[in-house]
This record gives sequence, C-alpha cells and structure tokens, in this order.
Amino acid sequence: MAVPNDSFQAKSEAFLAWLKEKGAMVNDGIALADLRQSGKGRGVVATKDLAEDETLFSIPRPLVLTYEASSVFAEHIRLGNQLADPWLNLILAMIVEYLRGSESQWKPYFDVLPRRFDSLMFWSPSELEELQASAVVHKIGKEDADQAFREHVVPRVTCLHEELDEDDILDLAHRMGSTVMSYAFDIESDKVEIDLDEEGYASEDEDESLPKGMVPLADMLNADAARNNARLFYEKDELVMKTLCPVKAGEELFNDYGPLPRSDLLRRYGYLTDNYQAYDVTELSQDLVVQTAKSIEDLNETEVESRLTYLDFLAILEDGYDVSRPSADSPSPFPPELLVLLAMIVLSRDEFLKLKSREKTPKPTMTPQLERILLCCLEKRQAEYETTLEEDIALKSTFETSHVPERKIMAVEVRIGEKQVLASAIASLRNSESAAMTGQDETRANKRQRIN
Ligand SMILES: C[S@@+](CC[C@H](N)C(=O)[O-])C[C@H]1O[C@@H](n2cnc3c(N)ncnc32)[C@H](O)[C@@H]1O
Repeated sequence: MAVPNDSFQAKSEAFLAWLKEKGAMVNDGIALADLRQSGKGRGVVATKDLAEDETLFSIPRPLVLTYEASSVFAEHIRLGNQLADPWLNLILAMIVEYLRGSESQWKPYFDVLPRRFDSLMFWSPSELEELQASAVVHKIGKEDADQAFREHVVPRVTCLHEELDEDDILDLAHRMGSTVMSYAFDIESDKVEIDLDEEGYASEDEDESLPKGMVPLADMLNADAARNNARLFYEKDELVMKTLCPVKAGEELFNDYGPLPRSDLLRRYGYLTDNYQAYDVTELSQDLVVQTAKSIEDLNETEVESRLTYLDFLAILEDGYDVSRPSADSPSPFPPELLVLLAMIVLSRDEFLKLKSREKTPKPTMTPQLERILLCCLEKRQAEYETTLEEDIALKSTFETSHVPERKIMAVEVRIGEKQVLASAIASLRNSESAAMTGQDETRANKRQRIN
C-alpha cells in the first residue's frame, strides 16, 4: 500500500521539483528529510556516503530571493523609494513576493518556509520571565522592529495592497522578519572581497552591510555548533553547497550558524543544543561595571565621565561586556575591552592626561585592583537572578519525570549556562585572590625567618 503523501512531504517534493526545473543541481546522494520527530522541522541528510568537498547542490543566482531580484525593486527605483537597511529591504521583498501568491516565482519556496517560530520575539511575557536576569531579554527589539515596520514597511506595502490593514501587515512583517533572521544569508558577490577572521566569520560591521538574501535549500540545513560538515560557496553564477569532510549515508548535513551563546541562539533561531554550551556568556552592563568601580574605589564622578567620553571618542566603549567560559584559545573569561574600561577609570588624573595626549589607552592587564572590582561586579550580577545555579540544576532534574513546556526547558538551560559562567569567573578571581594572599604570607614568613 502506498504511504500517504502528507502535505509536509508533498511540499518538500514540490519545492525540490521547482528547484530542479529552475536549473538547480541537487546531488542524488542527499534528501530533504522530515525531522519533526527530533524537533528540527526539515533538514538535509546524506542518503549515500559523500566525499569531502563534494557538491551537495548548486543554486543559480537568479533563484536567490533578494530585494534586487524581487518585483518590488523596480517599483522603488521608479519612485525613488529605496531603503538603506538591507534587512528591511529583504523583509519588504519577502512580503511583496509572498502576497503575489502563484504569480511569484518563489511560491513553492514560501510553501516550505515556517509560519510558527520559537525565537524570543514570539515568547509571551511570562515565558520571557523564565530567562530571569539574562541580558538577552533586552535584545529582542520587538518595539524597535514594530516602529521600523510601521514607518517603512507598512506604507510601502499599503501602496500595493490597500485591502490589508496595518495589523495584518505588521503580522506579516514579523513573520518575514523572523524568517530572515533565522534563514537569510549574507550574499557575497563573486567580486567583492570581504575581510574574514581566522574562523571565517565576517566582522559585525561587514556582516551588517552585506546584502541579505534567501537561498532556497541552503537554508534547509540545520546547525549544531561543532558538527558543521557543509558550507556555502559563492561562485559567479551560482551558490554551491559543498561537504567539508566525508559524510556517511544517514548522517545529517549541518551548516554553521556561528559561535553563538545559547541565549542568542534562542533569540535568533528558537532552539538549543548542548553543543553550543561552550559559547555561553553572561553580560556585565557598562553601568554595573562603572557604578561598582565608583563605589569601591570612591572615584570622582566628573573624572569617570571624562574617561567614558574619551573611550567613546576612541569607539571602544561598549554598552555591555560578555564574560565567557575560559577555553584553551582564550583562557581569561574577561574581554580585553572590559579590562581597558576598568583600567582607564581607576587611572590617576595625571596618568590619564598623559595617555590621552598620545591617544592611547591602558593595556588590558589584570591587576589585583581590577580583580577586586570585577569580583564585586560578578557577585552583584549573580544576585540579579531570582534562583541560584544549584536550585536550577535541581529544577532541571525534575524535567525528566514531569511534563514541562519546551520554552521553559530552554529558558532554564540558558540561565543555568549563564550562572555557570558567573560561578566559574568568580571562582577564578577568588583563587587568584587567595593565591596572592598565600604569596604574601609566604613572603612575610620568609622575611621573619631571615630576621630570626
Ligand atoms: C535555516 S533553518 C533550517 C531549516 C529548518 N529546520 C526548516 O525546517 O525549515 C533554521 C531553523 O531550523 C531549526 N534548527 C536548526 N538547527 C537545529 C537543531 N540543531 N535542532 C533543532 N532545530 C534546529 C530552528 O528552528 C532554526 O530556526
């Protein structure tokens, strides 16, 4: 008896048929699989053993959904109505193409894109409360997105669809905005050289300015931190997904979404896996750091302000500083920018003026004075969470035997990760404090011995 072709599977098949009809090449050793059982939606899996550097599929550039390729672009050029923001442009293009229904060449693609999201934008206030003091709660940006959509997207869509009211358009904008956030690629042209760091990531500024595009099928690959085995290459006429290592039949193909802390993974993609634990961070706000330093060191308000203004002028002042888990590559949990900020605000006035005259900053070197301030910052930060790490670990152990909503489980994982980062940074500072005290005791004992 034939297996019933549910609409999920039928949509996947129609999507693949559409791709091939439009000139995409798809390796017959891969399949677009139904991974809903493991909570991953669709994913790409190997159906045969694949070699390293093997082409999985290639997508002709005209199939990539970009603002420039969409039907709205020519209209905006005619009206002089373009936006400078590449994200808003793509969201607008997606809305307009989606509303064209079967008139749009991308209709079979929209049929496999999600309508429901677990990213933080869609969490209720009570679900967000489970994240406690995580700084990610302040980075969701729903109000800012609403404002940008009202100002730029709603009027442009209304011009084309008078039948839609503002709320309908806002809902669509959030849906497309979240799709773009978790599916879009930075589209490198085959000509432009961009600066990539050692791990192959563009800097945040480069990232923001690159045009954004939706690459059908390339965005059906899931990701799981260290399990990355495929990558998209930007060639002249097409975008090509290739294996990075040999892949066995039955294994899933994973793209790389970047070294994201689990809080950000949840914010942008709405899922978590343990493999991202290594990237967890907890944020110390500039305000917390500055206020703590002021109160411990009894610093002068005006002096501190002048140091902050100077760091801002040098473009090295941040709103928040990520404390991370120490690793072999980066053994200190504290970013150099945080040490520079602290070193700068505790400098004497003379030393500050000397550095300023040469447009310099202090070296990011840890000192006992900075350690004392940081320890106090971390303890204050720890107290901002409503429960302790131990309480959360005990709570997590009850999840196996009781039914708990998925979003709550993910929130508890995120706050456990952040509290572990805090606990480990606090332990490292306390160890260093007690090592310094032992060192002082030994020096004193040695002196005494010499005197006796
Ligand atoms: C670029 S899409 C990948 C294709 C997606 N699975 C689909 O069905 O359309 C990114 C989304 O896939 C899901 N995802 C990716 N990797 C995952 C993983 N390792 N575990 C669970 N969900 C994952 C998340 O919902 C994420 O927002």
